[in-house]
Amino acid sequence: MRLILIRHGQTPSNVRRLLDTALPGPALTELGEQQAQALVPALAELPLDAIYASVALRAQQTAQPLVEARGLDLQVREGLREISAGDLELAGDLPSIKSYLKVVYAWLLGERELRMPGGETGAEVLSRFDEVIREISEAGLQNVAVVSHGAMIRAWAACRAANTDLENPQKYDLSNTGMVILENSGGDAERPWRIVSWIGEPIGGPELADTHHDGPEIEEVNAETR
Ligand SMILES: O=C(O)[C@@H](CO)OP(=O)(O)O
Repeated sequence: MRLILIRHGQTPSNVRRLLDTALPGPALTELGEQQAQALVPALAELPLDAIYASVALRAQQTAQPLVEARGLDLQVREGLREISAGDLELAGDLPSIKSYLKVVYAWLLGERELRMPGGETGAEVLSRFDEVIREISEAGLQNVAVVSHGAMIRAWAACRAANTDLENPQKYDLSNTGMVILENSGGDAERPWRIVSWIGEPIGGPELADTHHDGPEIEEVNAETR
């Protein structure tokens, strides 16, 4: 089975670099809509049996052009939503973003019971996403696109793929409409996937990139976090 994880298109909160994780959340910007439209030609060669999106408005809007082009019904699941920022919701200052990422990075290193202040534990986050992936596997689908979120995709892929470098999570950046392709590797029950492609930039092409306005300034934070 092949899993195609796509981060949603740009939102006004990404432009302002805010930790905006509550539901339903913001709509796409004009660039975000272009990024979503661009998924149609960018993925034209890939067969798709189903398209899933998180409950957040931005994820559903991102999936919509692809859903229409493929004549599929959009499958919306709560478990695919972004990692809640909890008490840090709507913060945009560097120390807050650093605190958010520090908790996520601790989960990657095994501290799964650590709780995001006012939010979820790592175990809870992984388990709700796992549940949707299990549903997809059990349905016997072979090629599935899932539109989710920056921190969620980075954390889940890092924890569930066997070929990730958990010591260096900063390597795995994901701009709006960046994409990660994973395949079942069999083997390890904890990390049964293998990343076959990690495209950190918008898959529609470099003209759709706005890397200084695609969310909290992860590069700056990473430099200080590790
Ligand atoms: O930037 C991110 O990683 C998060 C957190 O703010 O959000 P989203 O992917 O939903 O924009």
